[in-house]
Amino acid sequence: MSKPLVAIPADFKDINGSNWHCVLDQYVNATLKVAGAMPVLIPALETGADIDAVLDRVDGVVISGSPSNVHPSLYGVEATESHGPFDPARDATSLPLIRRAIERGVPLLAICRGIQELNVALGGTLATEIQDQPGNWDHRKPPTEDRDAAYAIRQLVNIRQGSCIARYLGTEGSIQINSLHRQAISTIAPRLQAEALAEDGTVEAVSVIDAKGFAVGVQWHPEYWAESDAPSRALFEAFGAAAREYAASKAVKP
Ligand SMILES: N[C@@H](CCC(=O)NCCCC(=O)O)C(=O)O
Repeated sequence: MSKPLVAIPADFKDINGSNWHCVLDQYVNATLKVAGAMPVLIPALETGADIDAVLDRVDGVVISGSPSNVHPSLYGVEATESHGPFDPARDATSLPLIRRAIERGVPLLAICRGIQELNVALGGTLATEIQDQPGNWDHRKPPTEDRDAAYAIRQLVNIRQGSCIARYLGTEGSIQINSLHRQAISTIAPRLQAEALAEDGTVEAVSVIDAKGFAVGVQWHPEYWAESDAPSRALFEAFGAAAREYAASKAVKP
């Protein structure tokens, strides 16, 4: 049986004066080797994206992390220096993709920038430079050029008992995660429920209320250690199983 197809929307980046559509390899690798799905990179289009043409053909969606931030005008806030850098083409593709995937019941795993896009797509807001807020931990990417050190597992989060995330991770209570973000959920969207919190109250995981299937977001990076870290592996394996189940259900539809 062929692998399920999983859409991963790209970032739009200027690299040495040329425009690229990019996805970090760690998302491709985790999707292929742990979820057991075939990644399909989706270009970041400010206009012209045919979302249903994508969702007609894929069996899941992974919304990846990125150093760029959701433009604050998308959640009613005026942009300042602290909200950047921006990627409007990515926003214009991923937010409609998220909303439509949820409507159609296509399995959705949103990671880091992805959980922030999920929240904004469904009507929530974000806080920026959260480390500057009194009592908050510093969730930012550690200042190192070593990628393994930057993505080191170093923060405790508490998983809500009976949550979707607890089921997918195969654990309740607390787990250790990595952390590489300056923004986080401020007002949670009406259709989302918080499923994991950091010790400082930062929302670290959500699920879509009354979702037709697998529809969760995490603020940490399970993709990076998906082959070696048990909760990371479990999450990607659960997503892969959901994608295969979705693919099989499409095969039997008249
Ligand atoms: N930009 C947002 C989301 C952070 C995020 O997705 N981090 C991934 C870092 C990718 C990398 O540099 O390897 C925020 O800062 O909150």
